[in-house]
Amino acid sequence: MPGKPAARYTAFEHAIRGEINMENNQFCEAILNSISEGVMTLDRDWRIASWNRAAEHITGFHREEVLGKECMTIFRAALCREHCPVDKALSCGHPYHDVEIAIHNKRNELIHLMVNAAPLYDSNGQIIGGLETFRDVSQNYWMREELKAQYGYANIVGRSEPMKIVYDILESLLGTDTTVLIQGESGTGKELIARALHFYGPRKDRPFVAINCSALPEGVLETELFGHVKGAFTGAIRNHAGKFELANGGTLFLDEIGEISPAIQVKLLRVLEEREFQRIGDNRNIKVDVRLITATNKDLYRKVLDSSFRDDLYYRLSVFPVNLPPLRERKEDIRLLIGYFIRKFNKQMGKSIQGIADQVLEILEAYPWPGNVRELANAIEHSFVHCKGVLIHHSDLPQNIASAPPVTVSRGAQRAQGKLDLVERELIVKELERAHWKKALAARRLGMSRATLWRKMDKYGIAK
Ligand SMILES: Nc1ncnc2c1ncn2[C@@H]1O[C@H](COP(=O)(O)OP(=O)(O)OP(=O)(O)O)[C@@H](O)[C@H]1O
Repeated sequence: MPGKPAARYTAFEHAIRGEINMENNQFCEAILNSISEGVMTLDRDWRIASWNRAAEHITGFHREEVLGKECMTIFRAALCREHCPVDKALSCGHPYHDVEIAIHNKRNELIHLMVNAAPLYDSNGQIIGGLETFRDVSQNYWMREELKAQYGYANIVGRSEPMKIVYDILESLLGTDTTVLIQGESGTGKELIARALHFYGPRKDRPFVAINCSALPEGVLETELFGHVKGAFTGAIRNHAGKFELANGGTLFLDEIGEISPAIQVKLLRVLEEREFQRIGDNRNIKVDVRLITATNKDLYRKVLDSSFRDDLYYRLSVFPVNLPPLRERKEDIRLLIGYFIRKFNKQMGKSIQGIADQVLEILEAYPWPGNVRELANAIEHSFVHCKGVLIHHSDLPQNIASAPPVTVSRGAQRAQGKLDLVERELIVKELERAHWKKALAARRLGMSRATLWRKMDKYGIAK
């Protein structure tokens, strides 16, 4: 075990060595018992030498029950044997910070602790034990779990081929800090994906801040994003932190990014390039560390082509594009989504609806869903309100859906499809050229898997 320069004895060292009795040392005891963190010291045999009041409160174990006992028998944590934080601190010779562990309290309930550990040295630099401080973070833990349950991958419903491509892309993005552009029609789940990327990413414990760029007039949006100082304009009666500041350390999700004005595009580009900005009315730079996820239901590249969106900003934002398929292109997911929403609304409304009549499923599968998953969720919610039995029937559906003619592909639609194919071919060729015919890179930029790119190149007869 590495030695350390001789140092004066700490109260803990004295306590561990039995040179002072912690109970009689009122000074030490008062400090230890006044703090809200649990504090425990261990001797070299991993026996508990001291245990403060917060430790009693957090674990439910009274000090008399634990003093002299091996800490493992008290904590009963899964990682006690192989990943003990004190052991790690002792082996590396310096403090070990912020390890989250799950232990059992006296009532045998699992609780989550954030632990710091440090070695304790005597005046000769020899390790004489360890110190562990801990606080109960169970509430944060369960909140995070709840958020995951609400937004996690488990709740992105869909098993169709187009969704499998989306999952492939998400998988490769997990744990990264990349700037992502999510493209898809309204209601396809862009915000759901953005939240999943955040809550499964390295910033999961930091804020996720979302703002819809099309919902606010330019001036208000600018203030909302960058904040302002008092007196910056009439009505600016106090300093105001913008979303960039609020999201510092976390993720900022900008929905409908295609709607931002040229002036805000310039400001955004600057934050992306220099990681700093100024509040409106101020000339001081504020540094921020924010992951940007943007979304659009417009064809942003087309906006670049018609010069309404800066190309330099587009390339910065679309480092990693994710394209969400409209619901009409993944009809096999409709049944799954209906089941998901029925379970969700049963829980929310305290009902016990079992499903939908077969005829209703046919109607829902034939409907074109211009509002995508959001429209489907609303339709099921509407049906819940009207449904008096255990099955949703035709009469329970919203009128516009119940009476919608099934979609058939008209000549006009076929012609439109032909035009769309041409546009898609042109886009693919452009990206392939931009990527110097590196297909993996081009596929990534296009937001599709390599297999899909191969298939499309084959379909459109594209070759180098
Ligand atoms: N694959 C999915 N699985 C489960 N729920 C989904 C899915 N996609 C979307 N939803 C639900 O549909 C609703 C709309 O999703 P979301 O707000 O993420 O869409 P959006 O594409 O961001 O819409 P907009 O462009 O209008 O902002 C939400 O309630 C969301 O939970």
